[in-house]
Amino acid sequence: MRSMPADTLIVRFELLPYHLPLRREWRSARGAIRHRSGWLVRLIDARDRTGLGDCAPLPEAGTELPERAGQALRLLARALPGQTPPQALSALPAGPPAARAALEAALLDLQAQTAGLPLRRLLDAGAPDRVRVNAALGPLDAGARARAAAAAGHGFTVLKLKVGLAPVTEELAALARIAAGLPPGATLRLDANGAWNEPAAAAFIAGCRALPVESLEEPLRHPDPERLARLQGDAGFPLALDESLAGGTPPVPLPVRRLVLKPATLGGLRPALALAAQARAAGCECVVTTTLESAVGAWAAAQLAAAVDPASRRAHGLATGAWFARDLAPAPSPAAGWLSLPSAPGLGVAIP
Ligand SMILES: O=C(O)CCC(=O)c1ccccc1C(=O)O
Ligand SMILES: [Mg+2]
Repeated sequence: MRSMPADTLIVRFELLPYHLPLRREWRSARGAIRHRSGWLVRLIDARDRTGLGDCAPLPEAGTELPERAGQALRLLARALPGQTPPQALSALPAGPPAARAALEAALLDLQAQTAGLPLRRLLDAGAPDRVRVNAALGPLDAGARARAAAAAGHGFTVLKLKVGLAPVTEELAALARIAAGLPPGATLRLDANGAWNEPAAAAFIAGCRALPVESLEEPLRHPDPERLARLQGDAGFPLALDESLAGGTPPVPLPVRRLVLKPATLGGLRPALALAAQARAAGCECVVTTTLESAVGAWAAAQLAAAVDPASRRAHGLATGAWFARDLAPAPSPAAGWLSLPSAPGLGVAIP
């Protein structure tokens, strides 16, 4: 039965701080992290339904600082009781991106539950029930070859590795050894997280010619559009913008063939979906991932991924649950490179 508006009023909110250790250090050209901290946002409506959102700021990935996120969460959440989710969503101010994304996700979770729809179908009526994902293999270190071979053996065809952590020639040699151990069809998604100047990036890209590279994220320390466009012209695979999309409007025309969309740096699922539509109109492809978030943030991004690319032509990120020593809820757990999404209304995740 359709709920009356009074049933859907938000009656209270909770901001629950959390601290989750990682199993192993997460290393990239922007530094290393050993844990993720943030707030679980819980909105409760008059029928006792719960909407969940995750706010885990990671400034080096393009979010606000934690102190700023905490302030914004408290301020923005205070305005929600007494409103319905659609009212609150249309009045949600800009605010810092990770805090805004968490509140928006919790509101969308409630709205989708009220509508009786999985969250992805609120975003796109044709969103499918599964998405392709990459294997998140961490840095190109001594163990990377074994991790890549194991992931390929488990059916992942896109293997993501962090590069830009050692000299270009060493990394190219390591990638060639990894590629030699992969089955046909397995590809490498590489992420330099802004490690290089233009000559180093050009040398790396030239050295990738004989390798099965699927894409390369954020090659440049100073990602100005002209340099990126030159590099993209010489690359036989998509270059991608990721953290350099945070906090601004994307360059027009887009200098690369791909965008990596993260709700926490773009201010939420709907801003990310709008950017995806804009990119698609310009002939640019999109993949969705997180800033290494708890299961709550990862499931929200997974719902977005289904809406962004209904045909699931490209693998998304999202499969980072195994990096966490513990989590707030069961994390997305892919099989053979595919992630099945919950059929339950809303976000589809509950906190035990
Ligand atoms: O996309 C994935 O598979 C893992 C997520 C990831 O790489 C990431 C995690 C935290 C911060 C930045 C990034 C990134 O893509 O640059
Ligand atoms: Mg990236």
